[in-house]
Amino acid sequence: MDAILYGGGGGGVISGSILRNSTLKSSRSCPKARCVTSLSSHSSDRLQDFDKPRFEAFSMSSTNSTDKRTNSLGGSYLPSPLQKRNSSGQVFCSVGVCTYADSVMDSHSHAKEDKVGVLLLNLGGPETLHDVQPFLFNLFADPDIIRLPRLFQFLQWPLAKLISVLRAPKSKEGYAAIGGGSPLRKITDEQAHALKTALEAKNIPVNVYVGMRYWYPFTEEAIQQIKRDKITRLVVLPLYPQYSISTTGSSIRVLQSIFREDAYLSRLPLSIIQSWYQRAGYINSMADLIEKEVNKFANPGEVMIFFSAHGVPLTYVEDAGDPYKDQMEECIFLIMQELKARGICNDHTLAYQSRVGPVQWLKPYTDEVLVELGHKGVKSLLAVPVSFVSEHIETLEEIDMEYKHLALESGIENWGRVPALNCTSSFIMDLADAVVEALPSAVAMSTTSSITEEADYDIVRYFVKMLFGSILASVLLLSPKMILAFRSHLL
Ligand SMILES: C=CC1=C(C)c2cc3[nH]c(cc4nc(cc5[nH]c(cc1n2)c(C)c5CCC(=O)O)C(CCC(=O)O)=C4C)c(C)c3C=C
Ligand SMILES: [Fe+2]
Repeated sequence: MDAILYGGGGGGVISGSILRNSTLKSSRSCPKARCVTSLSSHSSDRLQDFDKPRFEAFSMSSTNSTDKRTNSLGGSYLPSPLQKRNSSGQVFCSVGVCTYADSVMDSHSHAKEDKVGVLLLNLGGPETLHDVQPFLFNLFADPDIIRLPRLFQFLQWPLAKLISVLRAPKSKEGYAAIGGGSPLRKITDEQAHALKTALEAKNIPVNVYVGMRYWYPFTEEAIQQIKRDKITRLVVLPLYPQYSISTTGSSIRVLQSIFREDAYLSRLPLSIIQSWYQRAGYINSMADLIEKEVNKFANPGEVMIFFSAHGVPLTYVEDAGDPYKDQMEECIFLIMQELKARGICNDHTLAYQSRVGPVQWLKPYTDEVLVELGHKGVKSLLAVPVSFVSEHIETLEEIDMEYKHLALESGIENWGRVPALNCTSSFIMDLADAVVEALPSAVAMSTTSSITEEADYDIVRYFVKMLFGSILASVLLLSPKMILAFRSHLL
């Protein structure tokens, strides 16, 4: 049973099938920059608090035989020297603006009155302790978070229910320790407001929307508002600097599923900024924050700069071709290069935090490295959260409380932590520049297959899933052995 969770363990019983169903297929490079696009699966997911089943049926493929690559959404890209290959030979590249092939797109570039929208995508977080379990349900019901082989996908919701119920007490403790809820919505709203102001200062009037993946305001709600506002051009900006299947990939999958089922949205010109960790503005903003915090130590030169990134299960990177680890390492390299250029030549290291469940995650693990460094005699350490641009439970509770305590216990004497970028003005200015750069390449995604046929097929699948899911949920929830097995890994 353990192996089913989070994409399967070393045995790979589950992960092979998972990968066949939902694999990072290819990436596209666009004139301005580079990007990763994306994966998708024949799966459905459900938002417990957005009481509407959603149906998704994408298949994206790539043809590597010519210079111009395509996917089934009609996306195209030209190979770039900056692309990389993973161990399975899949191509991906670092960053950029994703667009779709001219052949199946309607360009609205001649529209008389452009009404520009920017959609910020983020994870979302529970606002009260009461929200924690349903929030966790939505997270674990995401097939990009718990990746089941097609045969077992009917288990997604019962498993999500079970895991969310078992995980909730531990999560609630964490949220209680940071004031009873996640600050993500508030900070993301502030970032949206600051971005709007920055774009208006550049003479680009925009509406900025916030769409969360697992909590309010859900991406679906934001998109409905975009429709009501009759936006004519949209830039999609996930607030994750580095691309992961589990974050940007998941959010874009939802977006695509909504867009392709809607006549207006499928004709709306859009640009998706898939990752932006190597933008000079972002790198400089991170370097500014680090430089400021390093200089607060009594002996700045001896501070170990400790980058701590949110982890992902190892199978995402090794089997599914998630570029997250590569992008993270490149990002850290660029930040350190910038710091060196400023004469800050401190030692640094990267580790991964926040693992959940019994499978292997990206290593080294933050907690283990902290203990090792303490034992090796490191006395001053500056923690730098690097996978997220707002304060959240992992910075405020895990780093500031748990890891700090562990570090001090292990012999580290001087502890510091770099704040998240939040609304740092140089960072917001850079996001505004990214939006401006993305605008000209906005083109519409149009559907190529019959929506009605797919919807009929999906409704049948939905009811079959519900039936089997309910039977299995009852069996699982009534099995004390199963509950014990989960408990030991989640608590
Ligand atoms: C780049 C950022 C993130 C990646 C990659 C990511 C992957 C990932 N996360 C989980 C499980 C959980 N994540 C939780 C909270 C959470 N995750 C991120 C970011 C990334 N997750 C953020 C910013 C937050 C916090 C939101 C907030 O409320 O402040 C949680 C809930 C908290 C907890 O119980 O620890 C879980 C669970 C998985 C399984 C995963 C990759 C597969
Ligand atoms: Fe997470």
